[in-house]
Amino acid sequence: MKKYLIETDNLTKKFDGFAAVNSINLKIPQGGIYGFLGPNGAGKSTTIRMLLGLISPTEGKAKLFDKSIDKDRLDILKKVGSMVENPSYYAHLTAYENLNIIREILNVEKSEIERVLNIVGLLEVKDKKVKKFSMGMKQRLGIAQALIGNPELLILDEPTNGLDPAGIREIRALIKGLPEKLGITVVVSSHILSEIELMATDVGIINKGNLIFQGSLEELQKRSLAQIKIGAEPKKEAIDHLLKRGYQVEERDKYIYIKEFSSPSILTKELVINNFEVYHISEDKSNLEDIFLDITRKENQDEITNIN
Ligand SMILES: Nc1ncnc2c1ncn2[C@@H]1O[C@H](COP(=O)(O)OP(=O)(O)OP(=O)(O)O)[C@@H](O)[C@H]1O
Repeated sequence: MKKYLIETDNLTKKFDGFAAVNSINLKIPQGGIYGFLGPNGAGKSTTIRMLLGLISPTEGKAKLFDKSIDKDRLDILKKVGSMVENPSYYAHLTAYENLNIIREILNVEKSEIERVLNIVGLLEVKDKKVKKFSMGMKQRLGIAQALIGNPELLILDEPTNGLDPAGIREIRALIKGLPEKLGITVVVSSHILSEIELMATDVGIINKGNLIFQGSLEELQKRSLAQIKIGAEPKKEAIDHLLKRGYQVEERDKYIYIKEFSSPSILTKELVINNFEVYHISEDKSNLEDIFLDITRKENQDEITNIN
């Protein structure tokens, strides 16, 4: 059976009756990168705060390392490093000095500082004052802070927020290498699908407090809305025919699109035996961005349907 490092059971957080996180059941496997994806305000930070025991759930439970965060918080947190929103540091101190403060609090070996500086690629600038750091370097310092003490689990809340594209790429590459390099599990939140797509092994999508997808990145990609693109003549009659047959048909340019999982060969046969000339048929997969938009849109529509 798959081992989960984090499991939640109907985890819920309400603020004045409003469910910012609504009964979610996270299952975060050990050893990979779990991308926690959702638009702004979806409930990512609130969930992460509950996982870290920074706020208590209104209902439900969170277990990390098979222990309950409300009962064994200190035991759990010894094995967790985190960066929630922007990293905090003293700008007038060097990277080394900043890390030393955390090292002293955690009471770990001095060698730990160079180890983490090396992982995040800041060893050469360890004696530079943080106020002279770029945004990307500050984020890397934040990750170094979270890695002090050699945690088994790293939780990063929107680590690429506010970075330029080059900075985003650097942080992404850094995070991507961590499970293999250190044998740790990483949970990383983001509102940008392409970012998660490029580094995560598993994905949870949250929208308006609801977990609307959870599974491997592969499973998410498989959900791509396969469309069949057809070129058939006479087009208008072909559309009418397909509509009568119950297909969802969309007409774009000179082609007909069918947005559902059906096999191209069945469709071709359907048209050919009814005397249509089929001059083009192909499968047209939408990218993950479309899927993300589709999933979140569907969720919103369901909500509207429920209200009505
Ligand atoms: N302390 C609070 N009191 C009241 N409402 C809150 C509080 N914290 C969060 N919320 C609300 O809960 C919802 C979820 O917020 P949360 O910060 O978890 O979202 P998020 O997915 O992390 O988004 P972002 O990336 O914008 O931070 C939002 O509507 C937010 O306004």
